[in-house]
Amino acid sequence: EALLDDRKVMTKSSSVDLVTQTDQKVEQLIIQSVKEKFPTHRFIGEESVAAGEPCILTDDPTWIVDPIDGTTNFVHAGCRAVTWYSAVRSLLPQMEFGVVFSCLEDKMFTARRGSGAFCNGEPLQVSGQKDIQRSIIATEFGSNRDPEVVDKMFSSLRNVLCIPVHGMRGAGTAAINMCLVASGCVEAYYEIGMHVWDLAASSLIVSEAGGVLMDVEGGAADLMSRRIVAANNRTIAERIVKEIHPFAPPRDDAPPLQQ
Ligand SMILES: O=P([O-])([O-])O[C@@H]1[C@@H](O)[C@H](O)[C@@H](O)[C@H](O)[C@@H]1O
Ligand SMILES: [Mg+2]
Ligand SMILES: [Mg+2]
Repeated sequence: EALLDDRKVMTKSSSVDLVTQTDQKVEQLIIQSVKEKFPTHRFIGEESVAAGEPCILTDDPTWIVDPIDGTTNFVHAGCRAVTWYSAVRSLLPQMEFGVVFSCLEDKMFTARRGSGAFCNGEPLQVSGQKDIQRSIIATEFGSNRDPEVVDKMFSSLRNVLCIPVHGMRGAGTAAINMCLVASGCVEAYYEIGMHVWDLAASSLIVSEAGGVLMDVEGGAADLMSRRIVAANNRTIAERIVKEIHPFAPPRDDAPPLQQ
């Protein structure tokens, strides 16, 4: 219904960072329904953070919610994903489960720590490809149009493409790009600039499907750092790291700037 109806587009951090009433309604729907069952649990929701709520993980069980991942697709009539997940603290081994729903394809991606990753109940496995020259790599350009940042993104894109790889792709949603890695459809996905709610659910789905997560400079992945390489294996991830022009956007858990 919303795909046909909701065309009132608002903006957040920039004129290309879009939000609709459906983003806000879906986030409230998820938070309210979880709260009814688990009144003491905490939430980090994309639209709640945009409205001034803190983006901090504590020791309490926390649900990280991206109500629509791929709002730009949605606004242009192709909603790709609704993603949400539960974590206990920020470290990957402490994530409990992740759920990504690709509504137009009717695909429900799920993972529970230590129990594997699934799409509509079928087990997922990353690609077995070890040769990056026989790989497809996914990435996105996010919503930062600062020419210096765009130059860095283009330099990384050029370097990765010229390895050479078979191709580059972008689904318009970080969550689905990561699920494509988990499904073995692409070998890797990298991006700088997305947020913890874009990655949370799908990072567990990737690791439970046998993939690896890494920072763009090669260290451990940090979901609050707004940088990620998700790959089918370490060889491919480390090769991509060599080609990325790194930069560091403000962290998701950085204290708000003083007025
Ligand atoms: O805003 P939204 O549609 O939930 O999420 C978007 C992502 O999934 C997209 O792939 C990424 O490039 C953007 O930076 C943004 O975070
Ligand atoms: Mg998102
Ligand atoms: Mg969103």
